[in-house]
Amino acid sequence: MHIHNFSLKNSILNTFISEIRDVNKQKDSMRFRRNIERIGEILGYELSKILNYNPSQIKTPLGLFNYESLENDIVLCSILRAGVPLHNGLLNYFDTAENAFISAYRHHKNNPESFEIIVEYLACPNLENKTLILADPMLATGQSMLATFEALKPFGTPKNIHLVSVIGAQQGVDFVSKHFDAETHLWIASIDESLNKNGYIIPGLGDAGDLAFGEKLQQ
Ligand SMILES: O=P(O)(O)OC[C@H]1O[C@H](OP(=O)(O)OP(=O)(O)O)[C@H](O)[C@@H]1O
Ligand SMILES: O=c1cc[nH]c(=O)[nH]1
Ligand SMILES: [Mg+2]
Repeated sequence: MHIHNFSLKNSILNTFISEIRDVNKQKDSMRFRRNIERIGEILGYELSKILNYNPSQIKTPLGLFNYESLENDIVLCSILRAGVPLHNGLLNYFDTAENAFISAYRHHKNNPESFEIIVEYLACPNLENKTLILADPMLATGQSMLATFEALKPFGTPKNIHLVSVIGAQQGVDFVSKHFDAETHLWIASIDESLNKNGYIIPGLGDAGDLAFGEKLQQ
């Protein structure tokens, strides 16, 4: 897997990451969502540098201009709920992308230390020969990313796969590296040391879905 970890270089991206981690600043849910969206915009811009482009020509009022235009083959897929603001950020730049949504959530039965991934909702276009961008802000164990990819298989075989995440645990990064094709790219804003016994990233930021959209009752 090609891993692009942007926290290794100083940039404004790290300011947005620090704000979503900050126990006080993250309480402003509008700012939290907007920061995740801004991170999606930046990661989208970075990954756009290695996408496919074709020679094109446009007419200006005064002449012709030759340029390379982005191939129109992108499918953005995000994992509900926390993936929504990241999806919006990517979609802000990939204007004509097709879109897929999947609900893959960690269901804790009676024990907070164990969970299974439940996939209940899936809406997806044809993926055959497309560029698939799979987005989820938190890459903890990596199981949601893999469960999503498995659920998407009946929709066709993408020609390229890009995983986009905001904060990952090293364990989750190792897990997706092992289970996805070696040519897959991972675009990630920060990689943290560990997971706690409940599968939360340490130091991480807490529960991204709750911070973006409010606490949910456990079913
Ligand atoms: O790498 P994993 O161990 O699979 O964990 C990461 C998943 O956990 C979070 O979703 P959550 O189940 O909290 O759902 P939510 O978005 O509705 O809060 C997060 O958005 C990822 O989808
Ligand atoms: O740390 C974590 C792990 C999974 N999901 C989150 O929202 N946060
Ligand atoms: Mg959550």
